[in-house]
Amino acid sequence: MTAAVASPAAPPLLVRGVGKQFGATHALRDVTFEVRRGEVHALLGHNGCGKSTLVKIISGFQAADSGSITMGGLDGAGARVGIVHQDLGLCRSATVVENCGMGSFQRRLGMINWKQERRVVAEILTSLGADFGLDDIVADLSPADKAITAIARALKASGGVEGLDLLVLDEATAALRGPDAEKVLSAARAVAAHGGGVLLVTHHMSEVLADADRATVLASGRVVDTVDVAGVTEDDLLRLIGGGKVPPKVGPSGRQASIGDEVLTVRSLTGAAVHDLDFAVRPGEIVGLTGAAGAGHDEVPYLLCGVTKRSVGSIGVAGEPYTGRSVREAQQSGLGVLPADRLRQGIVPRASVRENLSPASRASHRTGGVLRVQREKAWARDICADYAVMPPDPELPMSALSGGNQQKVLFARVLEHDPRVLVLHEPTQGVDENTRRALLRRVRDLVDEGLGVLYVSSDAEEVAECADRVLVMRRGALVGELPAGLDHIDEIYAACYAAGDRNAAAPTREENDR
Ligand SMILES: Nc1ncnc2c1ncn2[C@@H]1O[C@H](COP(=O)(O)OP(=O)(O)OP(=O)(O)O)[C@@H](O)[C@H]1O
Repeated sequence: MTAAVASPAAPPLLVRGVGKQFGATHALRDVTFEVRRGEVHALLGHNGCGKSTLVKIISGFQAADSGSITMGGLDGAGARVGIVHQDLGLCRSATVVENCGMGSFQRRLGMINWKQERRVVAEILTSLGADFGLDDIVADLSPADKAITAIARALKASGGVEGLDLLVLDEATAALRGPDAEKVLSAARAVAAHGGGVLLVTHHMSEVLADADRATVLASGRVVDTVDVAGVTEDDLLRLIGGGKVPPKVGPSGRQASIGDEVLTVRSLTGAAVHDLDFAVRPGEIVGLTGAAGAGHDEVPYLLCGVTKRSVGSIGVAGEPYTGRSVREAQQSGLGVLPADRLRQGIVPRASVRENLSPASRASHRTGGVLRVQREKAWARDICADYAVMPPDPELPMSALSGGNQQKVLFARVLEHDPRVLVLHEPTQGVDENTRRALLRRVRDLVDEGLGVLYVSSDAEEVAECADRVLVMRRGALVGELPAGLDHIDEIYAACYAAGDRNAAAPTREENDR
């Protein structure tokens, strides 16, 4: 029997009448659209509109209840499809060529034919415009180069540059902005230029406007429209996604925070990746903390809430000493933390949305030590409605919510417990643009009432957009404080990436000691 072969005349992806239901939730209803050869096609929509469900059906991880999907004219078996998810799935300690070969090594007499492997991977990397080497260790690559390695692996698995019918980038650029995202998307364009199709799942409208040819917008599981990107603006897309409503952007307040009464005071803070950090947050301001990958800013939230032990330094919360030894102490002191790693540190997937919302609030739902479940249920229903959590049923397990809706629950949990100071760590990951603006509006309103916020993110643009002042880290140290606002983004990038300091990574302990 000969294996089925994709037809160059058939579209890389044809989705016809696809439906999928989970219990009472219609994740997809009669979804129909196609990705053409040579195009980058964006798949857009609000959180919970069904994008991930569709990607899972394309990848064969889930089955559709109705309808059909063909790729290059084939219904799954034999289709040449590469899917790059947000977590990339790379082996960090292996080299680029080793990663690209995993699952598709060419063998001769039972041995991996490294000469052939190197030739094929080098050709693929050249076609993608990559400027890193076959023998580079993946852990040492920039985030953009890691994503390009994952694309190269998908091409390699389907037989080379010309081999892939469909490349799906499933929020693979979620953690990238600016030049990093551009680099990955230009690699994706190269795949389209070789005759494949690219399905780009993203919440970043700038990427769609710069790199997509057409876009299909889903809302509540249905296709709202498929549009030519050349004929639309960002607001047009956001209106389609949000059903007509586009919340305004939230920018820096432009006013001076009250001086003196610091809500967070950090002195000589030193951990594994940072050293001698001194900074303060005052009531009524959002302080941004950013840096390039590996600069050390990522460790700061963990040091502040006690997940990572600090070796030196002191922390004060609202003028009181704070040991930072445990998450419980952070909560009791009024230090609210929204963690970056939603799955490992943020949520309990099997617990209900209500239980995920409640840990710190249970005291207020007790009378004489007894939990008043009905009171807590009513409270959780109100919160779900207020934060537009979909589906708005607090008794569902957290795992039944889409990623962006889980993030709304985390926001609600931390904002609804009256923190005195808030540490937000990559807080808008995975949320759609309209929701992002609505959540940042809430934060800004609380800041206007006197909350102090430390906003930690590798996304320098987002930090510049919503903070009042920006602290930049490089190689484990604070290297500057800059004014906020997108007008200052070039200065902020320049501080993040000093000349000749490619990844601005934190120094080793030996370098620290020198
Ligand atoms: N395994 C599941 N069990 C129950 N409901 C589910 C399951 N998977 C998805 N859903 C529901 O299906 C709908 C679509 O979810 P999906 O994850 O596809 O959305 P999405 O568009 O990818 O959202 P996001 O942008 O937040 O990632 C949501 O209402 C979600 O709650």
